Amino acid sequence: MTTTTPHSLAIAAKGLRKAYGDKTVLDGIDLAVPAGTVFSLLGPNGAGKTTAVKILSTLITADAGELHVGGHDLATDPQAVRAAIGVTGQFSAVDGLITGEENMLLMADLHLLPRSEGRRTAAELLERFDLVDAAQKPVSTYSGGMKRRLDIAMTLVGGPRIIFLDEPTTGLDPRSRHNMWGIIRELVSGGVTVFLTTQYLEEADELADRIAVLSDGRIAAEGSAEELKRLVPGGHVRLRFADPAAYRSAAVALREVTPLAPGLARAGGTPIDEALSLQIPSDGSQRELRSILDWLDSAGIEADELTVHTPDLDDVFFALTGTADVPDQLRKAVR
Ligand SMILES: Nc1ncnc2c1ncn2[C@@H]1O[C@H](COP(=O)(O)OP(=O)(O)OP(=O)(O)O)[C@@H](O)[C@H]1O
Repeated sequence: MTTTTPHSLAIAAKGLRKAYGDKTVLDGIDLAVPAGTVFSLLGPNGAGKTTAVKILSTLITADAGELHVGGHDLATDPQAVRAAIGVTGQFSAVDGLITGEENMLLMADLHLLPRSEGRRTAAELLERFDLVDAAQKPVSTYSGGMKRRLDIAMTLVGGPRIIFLDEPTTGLDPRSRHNMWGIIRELVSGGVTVFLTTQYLEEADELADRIAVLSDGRIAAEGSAEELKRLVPGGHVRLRFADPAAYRSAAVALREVTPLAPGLARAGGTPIDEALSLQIPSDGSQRELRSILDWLDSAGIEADELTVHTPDLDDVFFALTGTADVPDQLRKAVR
């Protein structure tokens, strides 16, 4: 295992705190984002996601916390942080009155790129984001998806290694959303670190290496999508049989299951007659699957189809940000 220090992480926060008046928005949260990964902050409306992005991207200051971005201390070296990052917020920096290309060139000027380099960078990015045909048109004529693409293209003009994307696909249709995911994946494969906030759990599931769920100013749970899904009940293995007789004998065997198969004995099984299917509660872990398979072998059961169902991130989100009961030790287990 490698040791990570605030300097070897792309983003590191310890005890990040922010209050507006007597409302505590971030109550001392810790974040650790390794370089070249996608980290997603999830949370319901008003949870403090945008506040976290604004603090980490130097737009507003924290009340407390040790914060490092790109190895630079936010408190003492915000200029260096600004030079290392790109931010696309919910309120786009795109100017609708001028063309896409003019927006890009304006950005190149802001980054003090020499004129020829600015033109080359703008042309490359317009091409990469499939905006060449629209480059000479005023941005006010662009679709929502085109504006988002331009917004990200503008963010990349300065070649940032760390990008904050605050709800980058809100309001986009499914195709544009998938295109945006492709763009984000491409950035990460080039070594860029992405800090992503989203309300779309599917988006975090698709993109993020690690996900933190923000609730009541604290990180309610953090882990990979798979780890988070294991926090909530609902996972199961489903066995489907083509032959009713095989199904019936498996159902009987399941009811008579012995302590030799502890996973099964603990969980029990539920026959679902209509579909000739049996459902065995399981967290989907390798250990439990092995115990289920061992038991099937020893009981001489051969299903025609075996599928593993894990809860989706929606289940996790509702469990962690609502009233559903998630044991504390499980929360800690994935931290
Ligand atoms: N400048 C401000 N002054 C006072 N309160 C603020 C300010 N900015 C944000 N807040 C409050 O802080 C809380 C967190 O807001 P924030 O925008 O960070 O949430 P969010 O998780 O990004 O929400 P959403 O998903 O709706 O974008 C909200 O209750 C909001 O009203």
